[in-house]
Amino acid sequence: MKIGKIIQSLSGFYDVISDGKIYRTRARGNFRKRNIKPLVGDLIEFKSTNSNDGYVLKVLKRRNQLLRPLISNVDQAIVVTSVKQPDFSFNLLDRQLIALAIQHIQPIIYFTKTDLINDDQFHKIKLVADYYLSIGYIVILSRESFMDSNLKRLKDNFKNKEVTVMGQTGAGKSTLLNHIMPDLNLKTGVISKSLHRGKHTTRRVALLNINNGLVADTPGFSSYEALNIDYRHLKDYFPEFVNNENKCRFRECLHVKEPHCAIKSMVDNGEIMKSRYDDYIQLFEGLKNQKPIYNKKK
Ligand SMILES: Nc1nc2c(ncn2[C@@H]2O[C@H](COP(=O)(O)OP(=O)(O)OP(=O)(O)O)[C@@H](O)[C@H]2O)c(=O)[nH]1
Ligand SMILES: [Zn+2]
Repeated sequence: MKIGKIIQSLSGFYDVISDGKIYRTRARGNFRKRNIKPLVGDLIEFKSTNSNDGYVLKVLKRRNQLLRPLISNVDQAIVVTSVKQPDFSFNLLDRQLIALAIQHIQPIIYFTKTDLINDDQFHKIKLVADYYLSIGYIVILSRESFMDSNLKRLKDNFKNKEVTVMGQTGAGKSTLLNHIMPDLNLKTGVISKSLHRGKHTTRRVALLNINNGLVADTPGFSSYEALNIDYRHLKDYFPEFVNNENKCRFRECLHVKEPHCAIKSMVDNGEIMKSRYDDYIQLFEGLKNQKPIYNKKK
């Protein structure tokens, strides 16, 4: 019996790395019946049948799991955020940050396509970046998307970690990884100018060995709906709310309709970015009205 990590899943096969060697494994019948689908990122127990093949015996307990991208046991996520083509979206960024916080995954916000905007537009994005920085996120923004020092900063950080890139279709995830490690030669897409839509060039999640870390290139998305928490806890995933909620009159203030809410005052006086609060309210209402998701009995 060996222990390894799934780095890729391909039509029923799971490629597993164990002691620097790659095995192609599959899940056997009695394993599948247990209704656990192995994911990229999973640590598994497997039995090797010969030097290259084997079958999955058990998926070890996951530290965390994302739905988008579908991956487990992630230490850090690079949230690839384009400022144009596709346009920057506060809402999409906030949704990803919350999904990561729920799973205890550290985000790095990496802005791309800054070469496609003018100085005025860059200045506006800079203010946005500075805000996220001020509330505690790691943010990488430069006038030139793939500055060597930024690439080095990411690369140095990969060591002994499992890192995933994530972000909108066409945001530049594969392009970023190609810049970090040109040998990868990952396929990148051409954005259709009329639709401003990417072509989904990356179709599946795969972990790549970069600088002694495992880094996942992942398929992009155009919307992000992967929250499944109690609406009363949503506020805990906004660091600037958490840092100021002791100033609210009510200890259990949800910062929605309560009087003397410090968060609402801070939005009014510009200390908290309005888009953050708007996203909070939108997500809050969505979660509150969502029917609880029960696991269907078979
Ligand atoms: N001008 C410019 N183009 C970029 C930049 N980053 C990526 N691109 C282009 O944007 C297109 C999409 O890039 P990809 O790297 O394929 O995007 P992706 O996020 O991997 O896309 P999916 O795999 O579909 O999710 C390609 O044509 C890239 O060359 C950038 O910083 N500036
Ligand atoms: Zn409040």
